[in-house]
Amino acid sequence: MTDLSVNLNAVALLRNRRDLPWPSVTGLGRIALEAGASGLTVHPRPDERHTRRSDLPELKALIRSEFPDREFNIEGYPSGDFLDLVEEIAPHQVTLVPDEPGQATSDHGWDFVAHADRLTSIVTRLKEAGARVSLFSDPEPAGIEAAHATGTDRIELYTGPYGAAWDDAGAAAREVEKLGETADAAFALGLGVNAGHDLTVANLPALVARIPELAEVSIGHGLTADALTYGMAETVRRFRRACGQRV
Ligand SMILES: CC(=O)[C@@H](O)[C@H](O)COP(=O)(O)O
Ligand SMILES: NCC(=O)COP(=O)(O)O
Repeated sequence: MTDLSVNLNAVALLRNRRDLPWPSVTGLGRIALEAGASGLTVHPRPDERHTRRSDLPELKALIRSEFPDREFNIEGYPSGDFLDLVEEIAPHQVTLVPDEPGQATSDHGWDFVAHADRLTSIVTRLKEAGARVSLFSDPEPAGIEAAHATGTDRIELYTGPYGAAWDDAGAAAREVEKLGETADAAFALGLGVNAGHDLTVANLPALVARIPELAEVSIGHGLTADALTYGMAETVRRFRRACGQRV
């Protein structure tokens, strides 16, 4: 079964339009967990335009006190500040993403060969601190052996090109096959596989059908957009069904 982790970045972006505490990032996280999300994801960026550093202890406390069987996943570029932050918060999973500080959103995975030494030492540090580590990965099977060599537990497949191809059935089928072949290469080496970026209720079923052992999807933009129409709780249930969960 594929778990659904709800990314709260888009909720935080809406909140940050005003100097007001709503929509509440923690409050909507609670609704998502009550509706059966397996966890919460945040991607704090250096400019704090989405989730802020100050959101993280609250979200950690929410999960620890009210939903101890769910997971907190923190994503981001492994700067010194980011690594200090995740060591302080101690989430269940840390997903390392090769974003430049000013980047609008994530748009590629790691070059595992070029960053082999640095990633290996960071993965070691985070695993020693008790986190599961996942590395953001392009849908490219050739890179997976180098990803595995870093000692990472999982990869997260970058599904942006698949999301972008969705309106063209042939292109979407090609993209899902590339994702599937990359996942197969990861499974063959014993890695777990997550996925995320531009996933929707429409495009999830074909992804999960091609990769039935997909451990987790983290979804923010499309899920938050749907929550404006259906409400957060009903939206989480819709996405869980699209993941193949019985709801
Ligand atoms: C790694 C990844 O794909 C997500 O964390 C994504 O970066 C979230 O996007 P936003 O921060 O733009 O909502
Ligand atoms: N890791 C991907 C993620 O958390 C959410 O990406 P998106 O659904 O906001 O594109």
